[in-house]
Amino acid sequence: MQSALINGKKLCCSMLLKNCFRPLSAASGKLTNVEINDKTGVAVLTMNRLPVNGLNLDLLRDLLQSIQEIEKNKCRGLILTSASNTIFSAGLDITEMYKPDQERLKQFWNALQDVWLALYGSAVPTAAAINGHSPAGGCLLASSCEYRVMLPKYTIGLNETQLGIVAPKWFMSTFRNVLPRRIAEQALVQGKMFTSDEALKVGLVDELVASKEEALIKCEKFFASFSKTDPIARYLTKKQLRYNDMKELQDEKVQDVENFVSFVNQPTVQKSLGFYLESLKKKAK
Ligand SMILES: CCCCCCCCCC/C=C/CC(=O)SCCNC(=O)CCNC(=O)[C@H](O)C(C)(C)COP(=O)(O)OP(=O)(O)OC[C@H]1O[C@@H](n2cnc3c(N)ncnc32)[C@H](O)[C@@H]1OP(=O)(O)O
Repeated sequence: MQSALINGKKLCCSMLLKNCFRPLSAASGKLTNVEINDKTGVAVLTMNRLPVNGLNLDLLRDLLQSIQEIEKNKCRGLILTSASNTIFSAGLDITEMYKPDQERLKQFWNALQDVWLALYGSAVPTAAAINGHSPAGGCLLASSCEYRVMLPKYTIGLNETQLGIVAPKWFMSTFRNVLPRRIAEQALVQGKMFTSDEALKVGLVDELVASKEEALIKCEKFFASFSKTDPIARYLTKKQLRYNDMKELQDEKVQDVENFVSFVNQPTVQKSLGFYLESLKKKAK
């Protein structure tokens, strides 16, 4: 019965996908794609830097432009997802941090700050359809949304300490906004990657579903739950709740870039990043 119901909705969704989605051309950069469902007003923002949606400067700039366009168009919701079948996002593109060009390194971190501020503070309701692995920066993006739906058998978490990296304060605040403090602290210090089941159990994600289509439907349902809520009151409430986290970064943006640049340039950190990149490449062979 339940699967018949789900199938009914699936059919509905693929019909919607075919008939109602139009691209938001101004927001569709090379590395992201935005489609708006004309019936519901919900925008699907898809990261499309394959194979792993590594967050490099270009993808971050496209993401920011897309989020801003979705806001300008007063969409009813923003669903963040991936064009890959197995990876939501591999997090920050480590090649941006390894033997970096110093000016680009600053722009890179600045772009990440801006994407986080735009997504975490978005006036439009946000949800992530996590259709693949979501380590580190990928987890940051998903956790910045208000609702998360994940597919089974993937992993998600802030694994920075496992890489010898200290996650910045605003990564940690984002996590703490989602998880109970003690669980957040334990996971952050361990650099824990949660399986989909574990993530559901601790509340890092809100629902597990079998397919991306179902994930999109669940995200739409989340937005529909605001149908009787005043949108301005809704946004002001969210803004108040997230205000301190955002203000902290806004006040320290320049210092935060400096901290990042100085951390990344340390010889020991460069060495670790080099080894890590090598290990990823070896694994791929
Ligand atoms: C108090 C001081 C405060 C100072 C503040 C400083 C703070 C610094 C903070 C910096 C924060 C960093 C957060 C991050 O996001 S770091 C990135 C973390 N990401 C990861 O650890 C993920 C690594 N990747 C994987 O685990 C796997 O690749 C995957 C995502 C599970 C996918 O696995 P799959 O088997 O499908 O794919 P492959 O592993 O074969 O990868 C395919 C190719 O992609 C390359 N790759 C993968 N991930 C990255 C990456 N993050 N960056 C760059 N490149 C990546 C991989 O090497 C393969 O490349 P190839 O085809 O050329 O071999």
